[in-house]
Amino acid sequence: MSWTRKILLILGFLSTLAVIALIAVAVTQNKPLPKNIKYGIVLDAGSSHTNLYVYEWPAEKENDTGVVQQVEVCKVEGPGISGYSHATEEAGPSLAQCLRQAEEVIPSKQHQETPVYLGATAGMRLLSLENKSAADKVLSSVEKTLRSTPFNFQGARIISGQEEGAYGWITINYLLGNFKQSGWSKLLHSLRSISETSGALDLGGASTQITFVPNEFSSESPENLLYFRLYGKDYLVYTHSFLCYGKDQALQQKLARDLQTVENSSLFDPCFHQGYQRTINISDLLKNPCTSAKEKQFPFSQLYIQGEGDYQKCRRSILKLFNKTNCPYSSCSFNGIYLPPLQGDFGAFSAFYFVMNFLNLTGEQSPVALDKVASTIESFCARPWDEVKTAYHQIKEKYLSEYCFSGAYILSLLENGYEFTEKNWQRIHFLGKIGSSDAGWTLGYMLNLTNMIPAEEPAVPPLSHGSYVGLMVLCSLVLVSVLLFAWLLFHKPKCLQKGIV
Ligand SMILES: O=P(O)(O)OP(=O)(O)OP(=O)(O)OC[C@H]1O[C@@H](n2cnc3c(O)ncnc32)[C@H](O)[C@@H]1O
Ligand SMILES: [Ca+2]
Repeated sequence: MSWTRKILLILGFLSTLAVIALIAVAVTQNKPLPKNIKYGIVLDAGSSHTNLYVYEWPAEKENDTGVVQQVEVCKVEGPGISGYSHATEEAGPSLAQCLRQAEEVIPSKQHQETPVYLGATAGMRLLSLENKSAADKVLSSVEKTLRSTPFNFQGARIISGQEEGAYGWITINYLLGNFKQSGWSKLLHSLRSISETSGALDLGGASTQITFVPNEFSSESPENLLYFRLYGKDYLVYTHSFLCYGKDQALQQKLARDLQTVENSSLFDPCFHQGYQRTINISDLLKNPCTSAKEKQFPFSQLYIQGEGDYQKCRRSILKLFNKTNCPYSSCSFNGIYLPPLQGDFGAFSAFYFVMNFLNLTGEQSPVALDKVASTIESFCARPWDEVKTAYHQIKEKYLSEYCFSGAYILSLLENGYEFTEKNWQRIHFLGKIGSSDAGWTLGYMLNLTNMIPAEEPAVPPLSHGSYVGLMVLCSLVLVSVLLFAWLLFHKPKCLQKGIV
């Protein structure tokens, strides 16, 4: 064997050893660290009910986008906390069962470090306008209960309509991954210029929010503008919350208006199905701040409502809730509230989703045109109550009886209130969940309060663990092939020599 051959053989052997060592190092030394899971709890004390959410995320990825996930939701039995105004000390204990459920989901050694927040929305805003001391007592009661849990209590407060809108917008854009793209997806997104955010439409029982990034900046109504710097990008966001325009309060407003026109205690209501009847207490109807401006003196104490099932008439009566006459800005939604031109896609959640989902109008399979949406709601409203009740006997009567009104109200709010048209209707996406997390303000609230969304883009390793191992294996394979080729070239095995000759 010549010296060159011997040297080549030794070199080949050493290179093979190096390749094996490289792969071994790539696989063993660069393993991702074992997962350290953190948890957080947020209670959404809405006007109609309270929901408890448990979120989890890997501790070492805290500042990435889209890593926090909802792992549990618990619906608190009974009314929302604002419904305890006459028994304020019972508000806190009503949450106990869901808090126990959270104790089971979260490993006990992590209870102490798990933050728990409670945010109350429009129901408590209204109660605090109507009876401030009752609202304070309700909040003290829930605070007492939350402090008695093993979790780390971080506060129970009424959040503003602006916060509700903004945190809903943060939640959906965080979950959709619109804030921060890394690596390949960043390149793809910039090529397709789709780094835009999605607007957020939330419809609760007592208030509704619209939030989006307008096309151009206008300082007409500064109270509707919020500034955020997230992951190194600036966002100027428009938001408005309409108190009393959640779907329950909108119905109360409509009934209080209709009451002004009745001659006796009977009211024919086009927004309920034919054959449906409901009796309401007039003093209850008129005592809340959304209806209290109305005339209060009536010679009867109860109102007997009878459904008519007439969609067109229902739309006309809902239209009266939106005052479009007076706008002190370049453009308005209603009631003299500034609204810049609508821009981009919108995620519509909570009751927007519940109602459209019931009516099979979320367009998950194929987008539903606006006129088709209207005709579907029209035919649903026209169905007699007996038939509807039999067809959907598994659905709570309170919800079922109001899908006709709610469908008509949603279209009025979007079409007449915000002026969505046939053209941009398709840009509204009705969504209940994104991945495993519910769309709503709670996740954005927790991300903000735990400082999980940094203002500047955090430094990230250029390659993920998977790509790193992949590249190492690829390089090693190339090296092996080159060596094999070189060996074949120099060694010239007999079989090849024959073939060549
Ligand atoms: O935001 P606020 O105004 O405080 O109210 P909320 O938080 O309690 O409001 P939700 O989004 O939970 O619910 C909105 C409305 O939808 C109703 N709702 C909830 N689940 C529903 C379902 O499955 N079908 C129909 N309606 C539903 C609920 O009673 C409310 O009237
Ligand atoms: Ca809500």
